[in-house]
Amino acid sequence: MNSEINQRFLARGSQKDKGLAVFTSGGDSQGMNAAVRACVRMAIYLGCKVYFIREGYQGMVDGGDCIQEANWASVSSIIHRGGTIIGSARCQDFRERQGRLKAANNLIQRGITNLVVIGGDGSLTGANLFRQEWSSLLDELVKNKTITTEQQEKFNVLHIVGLVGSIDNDFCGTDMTIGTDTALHRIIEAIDAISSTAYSHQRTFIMEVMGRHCGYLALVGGLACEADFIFIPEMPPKVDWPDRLCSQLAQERSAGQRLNIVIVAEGAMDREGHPITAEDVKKVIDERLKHDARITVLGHVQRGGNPSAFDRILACRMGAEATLALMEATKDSVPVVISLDGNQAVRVPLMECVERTQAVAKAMAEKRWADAVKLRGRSFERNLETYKMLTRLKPPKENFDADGKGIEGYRLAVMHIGAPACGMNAAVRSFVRNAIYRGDVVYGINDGVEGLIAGNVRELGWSDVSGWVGQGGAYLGTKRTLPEGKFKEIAARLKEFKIQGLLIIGGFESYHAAGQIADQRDNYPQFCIPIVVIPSTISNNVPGTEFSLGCDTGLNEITEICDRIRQSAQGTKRRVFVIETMGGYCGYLATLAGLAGGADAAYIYEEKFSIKDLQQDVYHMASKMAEGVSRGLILRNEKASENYTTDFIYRLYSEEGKGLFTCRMNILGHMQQGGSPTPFDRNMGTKMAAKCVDWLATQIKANIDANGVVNCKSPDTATLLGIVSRQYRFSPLVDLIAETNFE
Ligand SMILES: Nc1ncnc2c1ncn2[C@@H]1O[C@H](COP(=O)(O)OP(=O)(O)OP(=O)(O)O)[C@@H](O)[C@H]1O
Ligand SMILES: O=P(O)(O)OC[C@H]1O[C@](O)(CO)[C@@H](O)[C@@H]1O
Ligand SMILES: [Mg+2]
Repeated sequence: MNSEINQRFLARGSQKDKGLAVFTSGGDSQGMNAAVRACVRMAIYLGCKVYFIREGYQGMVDGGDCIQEANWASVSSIIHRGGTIIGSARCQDFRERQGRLKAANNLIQRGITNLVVIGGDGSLTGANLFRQEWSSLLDELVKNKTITTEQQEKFNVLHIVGLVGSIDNDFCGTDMTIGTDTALHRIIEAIDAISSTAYSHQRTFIMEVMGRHCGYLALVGGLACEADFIFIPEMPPKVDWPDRLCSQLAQERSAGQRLNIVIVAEGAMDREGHPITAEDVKKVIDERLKHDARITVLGHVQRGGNPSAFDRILACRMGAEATLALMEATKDSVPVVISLDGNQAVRVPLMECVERTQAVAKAMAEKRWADAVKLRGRSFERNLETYKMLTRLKPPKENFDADGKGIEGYRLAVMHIGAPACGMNAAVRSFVRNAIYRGDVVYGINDGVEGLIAGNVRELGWSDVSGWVGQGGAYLGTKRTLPEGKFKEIAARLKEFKIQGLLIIGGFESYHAAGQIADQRDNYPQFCIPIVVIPSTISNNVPGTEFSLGCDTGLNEITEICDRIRQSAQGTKRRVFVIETMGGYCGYLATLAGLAGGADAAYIYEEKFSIKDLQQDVYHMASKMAEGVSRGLILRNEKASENYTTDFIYRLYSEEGKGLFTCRMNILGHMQQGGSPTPFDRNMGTKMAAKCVDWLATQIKANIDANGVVNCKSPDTATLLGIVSRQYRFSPLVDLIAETNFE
């Protein structure tokens, strides 16, 4: 679906004659508040009159106080809150024409002809129907003299734009719905916590997760928590599932695993369409394996709590885009939903998405399982394949000869260079398992370049990497030392272990190191192997990628700390916090954390600022305080400016704010690097490493001679795997290095 709709520039205050309302409908989801805030503020910026409709369609039907005008301050301090402050509901009245007639009248009386609906597929279908019926509803209202013909003429077109708010991620046409990432956070927090008690007692836990008709949460939760078995509605297990389940769990126990995790999606079923419940699974395990099995139903916990940084940012971008789309709509434009395609917010026709979503349900009802998976989208399909591969107990026989040696069987190595970042362990686990699956031998190099020179290298087996996905830091060990001046020793070790392909996972130093090694290929034949870098640093400052592994975790850490810092000022009169983030010369963390935390300003190196800008921001802050805002948040990247330091900014705000607000400063430091990897980082690490195994094998195959000597010389055999313009891309290091300022 690539039906992007062209956008045009809209000036501040240019939409003065327009009325816009926003409402939330269906099951709530975390991030809805951030979306409401963004819609409202963008609309105010453009000059519209903005309304909240409380309690979803019910509020629209009931009118009265349920439809209230909103202002800048009415959406202040809500971005971090779960649920929806304007209420949500399921409404029977709106399903009837009489209800919709009342709703239309309520909107017309307030001059509202632009609606942002934030909800699931049902809410969006209802909105589309309402739009189609609009002119006949107006005819009827004129006929029964509820509205005048002038009103009918003036408000003759209803524009709607949808935002998908649902934790299930069950809506086709968008990669992620608002709330899904947060629900995954809740799921992995719960499973990580359960795993420690399960380990102590050698128990099997059956976790039921939400998703009435969609297995996304179970699937991605399973990937992120190394679940041993999952049940999802799109791909029901074969009739012999009890045998398969028990043999999988039994084999894992006999290989030394002390616990098992099984995830059952709420909507799981067998191939006949009969539900498979957590109880059914427990019964099978109790009877056949005599494990000490327990059930945990996560329930509405998954829909609760503060939204993740991802959901806040997603909702902010989508909310602002929704208002813009409404302002640009003409009487002929089709209603759209704002979707996420890769890393971009795009507009796609609403009904196309609804129809595709309904097609998945139809495919499942008709037992066309493969179609159902395909219709869910490429990312769902890929997640499912990765999941299956990573949870196989043994690599497939066809990849090995009679002696158990891999038929293609290359010798690969993995190491880290630079600071640790969350997601590194997930990447190593996936690399090891994907390679072993193919029949390759994998070496883990401990402690970076120094470890390699010291010969601190060991072969990694399938179970050596069990339990790594959820762990922060870097189990292999990492150091910042670069290879320069040590090429001879490095080449000797690569020769000793006969390494044919190398993966380096780390930040800027990894990229720099890989470039240095590739640059010495003419001098050291051992360096003529394919080399690939997975960028992994919270700073997100590596060229060739829009995201680095670990920066989502870093961003969430900062966002949560900002929430707590701001909360500390509750009850304190007017206070401004100045917070310093990490990021080197890259303003990613400060800017995105600023967006997710609803900050008033973010100072970064890339955007030069002067004392005049700082002064203006202080005055702006003072005027916001005078209008009723009580807390301010200022973020500053650690290297934003040599002289306008965090301390300087803190003192400036303190001095200029005297009598108006108090000021406090916090330097966040290393807590930003740590913690438990987020679902995003766990999955990104897993997927990127799987791609690197494929890439290395392809390069080796293309450059290997009959004696097994690999001779890679061309620039495209030393690369960095990044995410660029919505896609994974291997970029030659030389191209990136040519544009990098190493100072
Ligand atoms: N076909 C329809 N016609 C009119 N209104 C509808 C229709 N479908 C849904 N609605 C309205 O939207 C409301 C919410 O729909 P529904 O209960 O299906 O939730 P949803 O938006 O799909 O969210 P979720 O499934 O994520 O909870 C309904 O209560 C009803 O008021
Ligand atoms: O809150 P309710 O009405 O019980 O709905 C629960 C359902 O809502 C969802 O969270 C979202 O559709 C489903 O995963 C779940 O089955
Ligand atoms: Mg729904």
